[in-house]
Amino acid sequence: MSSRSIRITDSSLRDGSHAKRHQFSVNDVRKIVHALDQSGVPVIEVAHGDGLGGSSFNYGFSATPELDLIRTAVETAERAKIAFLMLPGVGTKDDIKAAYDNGAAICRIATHCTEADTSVQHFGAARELGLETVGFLMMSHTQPPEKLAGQARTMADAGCQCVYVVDSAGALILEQTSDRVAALVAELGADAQVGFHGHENLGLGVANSIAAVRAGAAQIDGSVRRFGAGAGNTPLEAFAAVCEKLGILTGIDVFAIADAAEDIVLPIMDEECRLGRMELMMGYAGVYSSFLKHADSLADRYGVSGSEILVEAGRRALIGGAEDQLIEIAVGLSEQRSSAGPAAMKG
Ligand SMILES: C[C@H](O)CC(=O)C(=O)O
Ligand SMILES: [Mn+2]
Repeated sequence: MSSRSIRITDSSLRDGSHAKRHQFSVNDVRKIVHALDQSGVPVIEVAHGDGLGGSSFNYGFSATPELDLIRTAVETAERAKIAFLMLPGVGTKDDIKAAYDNGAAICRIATHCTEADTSVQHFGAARELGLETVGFLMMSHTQPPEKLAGQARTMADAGCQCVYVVDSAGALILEQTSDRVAALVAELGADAQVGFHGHENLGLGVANSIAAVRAGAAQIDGSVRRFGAGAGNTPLEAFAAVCEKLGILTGIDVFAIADAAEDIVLPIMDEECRLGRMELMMGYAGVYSSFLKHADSLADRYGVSGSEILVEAGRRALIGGAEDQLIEIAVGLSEQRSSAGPAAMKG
């Protein structure tokens, strides 16, 4: 039996921001951080779902400024490090400095998985401040292992200390995960660690994360109660339990995290992250999980099918940042529906 040790990051207060439509309060952060910290979660990510600077018309406005959320998390955690996410162009180097000034310890920089070069100056700025760095290669299912490895090399050379294979669409299936992680491990060697961030759209978050660990990943993301975009992230409490049974050391107390999931996090969620028709379509068609709530709102506004919006987003291979194109798709579907006559129904 393996006795490897891995580091877990909980993303519920960042990826869960999508599911909560960016409406976290300072009190929500205080309660969740306290419960996770007491459960032994070593890293807690806090930010707008789309990272620093994400509060906007395109992505959705935050109820609370993200720096207030980060500062509250830092003040609440006794042991856990607080991480934040930023997407170059959505946030800037000034945002990194502001998060650092508010006590954050880990800077996670996310790019589409073919655009790692846009992160170079941000990794440099973060390392100069003394922040630990993590890189996110989003929508990793769209590129083969060797292409991803090349992008990971760009991030590592820029100062990134752990590059993540990010299954933004929850579309990767077992060997597709391990092949990608293994390619990054082979490319990076001792230069940087490799991580994996999963989504549940095909119900494979825990299985993919175990495949990633077996392929050499040293850092794994999850969200307590799956609190994340789309069908949610890898459920942290289940993943911690599976790791314990497999002899993979996480430092997390399974009973404490199970209580945190049920008693603290669930009441803060607007609704459970479920694996329904729309979420399944995202994994099946390879659609960015963060599009879910946008497609939901547009389906209501234009009286069209949310699943059809998402399938068309997949056909167009839309990437994060293209949220505005979902509006165009919804308008197009609505026009088709009007010309088809009253029998065409929303699905
Ligand atoms: C900005 C995205 O929500 C980052 C992420 O969690 C993903 O791509 O998955
Ligand atoms: Mn995610």
